[in-house]
Amino acid sequence: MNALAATSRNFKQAAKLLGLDSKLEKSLLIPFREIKVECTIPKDDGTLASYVGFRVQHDNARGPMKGGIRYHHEVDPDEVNALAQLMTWKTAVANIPYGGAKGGIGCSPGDLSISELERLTRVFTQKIHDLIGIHTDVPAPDMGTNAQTMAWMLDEYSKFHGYSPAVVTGKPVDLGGSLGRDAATGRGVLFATEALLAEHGKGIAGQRFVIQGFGNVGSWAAQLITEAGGKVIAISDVTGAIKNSNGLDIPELVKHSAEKRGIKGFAGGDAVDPSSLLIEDCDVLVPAALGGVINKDNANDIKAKYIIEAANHPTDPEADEILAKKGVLILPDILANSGGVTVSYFEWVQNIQGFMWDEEKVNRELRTYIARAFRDTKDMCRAHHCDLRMGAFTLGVNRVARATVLRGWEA
Ligand SMILES: NC(=O)C1=CN([C@@H]2O[C@H](COP(=O)(O)OP(=O)(O)OC[C@H]3O[C@@H](n4cnc5c(N)ncnc54)[C@H](O)[C@@H]3O)[C@@H](O)[C@H]2O)C=CC1
Ligand SMILES: O=C(O)CCC(=O)C(=O)O
Repeated sequence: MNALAATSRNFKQAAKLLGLDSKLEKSLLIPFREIKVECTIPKDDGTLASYVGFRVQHDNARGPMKGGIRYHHEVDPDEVNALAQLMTWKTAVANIPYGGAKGGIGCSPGDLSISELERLTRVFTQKIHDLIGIHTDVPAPDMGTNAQTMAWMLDEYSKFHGYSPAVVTGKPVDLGGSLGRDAATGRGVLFATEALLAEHGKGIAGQRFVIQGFGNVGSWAAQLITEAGGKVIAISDVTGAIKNSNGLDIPELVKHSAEKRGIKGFAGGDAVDPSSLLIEDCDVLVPAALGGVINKDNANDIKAKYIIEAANHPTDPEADEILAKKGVLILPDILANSGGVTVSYFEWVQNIQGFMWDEEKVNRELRTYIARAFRDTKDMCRAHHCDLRMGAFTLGVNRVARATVLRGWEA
């Protein structure tokens, strides 16, 4: 199922549970603004290459719109739209004063040189600089982008508007980035997993984890889970998949992946078929790469008891239904991966205040925010007799609906 159809279906189900007025429901679903821009750059060999960039600003009822910028060959308007909508509900679940947005450029970042990536990022920023800003829309990294991408965006934006570090988050620490932001999404995944397992009388220690994706989110999640005593037994990335039933040596895998630009060829495990990774026998499955990977074709074969959605929209609604019947518990993306945007909020606050926090404070506050979001979600599950996804959706949608009604529509 297309990402937008799936996300909108979840939203509509939540709106129904909340008994939202149908006109309000419609207004919450329609994006505030959709931007599509042409980005042409000279390549290193002098030839021209054209790309299409998107920024969808979904909702700003609770504050400036917030969300990452993705560089991936499959970026398309519907997907960006869905991801922007998810950001609106995610920032509300985290209870941080933001709305939702997402951006992306349809490109293969691995095929571009550093200078080509810099030119592409600068052209994209030139095209959207009037529509983003500290109090309007604050981008951050997502798949295929990183702190360096944010540094180029900040620099390009500042040419038009003066030096403005708070216009992007996930920046390098040298430019006002927050300590702890790089690891934040993975750390949030750890805290959220701990909260879920604790409800079932379990801890991270001794659980067997399988992780799809070994980029920013997957690699940090793997490191922190290992430090907490969990056993990561299989991992995949775009280059392949590896397995070691005794537990993979994650610090060694991090080194290997940095040197070889992927996990392929790692000597500390056996190569396995990447297409069977999600159905490996394990306790906890952590999709941390692409959307739509858990679907009606593989849901029946999944053996994990818990799925922690570190990626955005990894599970199709049809798979949700199949997994619910099997008794698999799913911690939804808008809660499980909210650690990234939560520490982005801390970064923005630090930039605006001109006062930097130490890493221990960032991590402590993050734990508090994730624990609160989990408790609030569980309260909604009890109130509406629903699963964790609908608990999180009703929580987020209700907060945005309340803000919208309070602000009113008078011209
Ligand atoms: N970076 C962040 O702070 C946040 C990211 N997310 C989500 O987490 C997911 C991962 O994002 P990042 O780690 O930032 O991206 P990244 O670009 O750092 O890493 C992506 C990883 O996915 C792997 N991958 C790509 N295609 C794959 C495939 N077909 N099979 C297996 N692995 C594949 C890549 O090899 C890489 O290891 C995305 O869904 C993103 O939207 C969610 C919240 C915040
Ligand atoms: O850190 C942020 O502002 C956004 C991160 C993001 O894109 C996400 O949570 O999906």
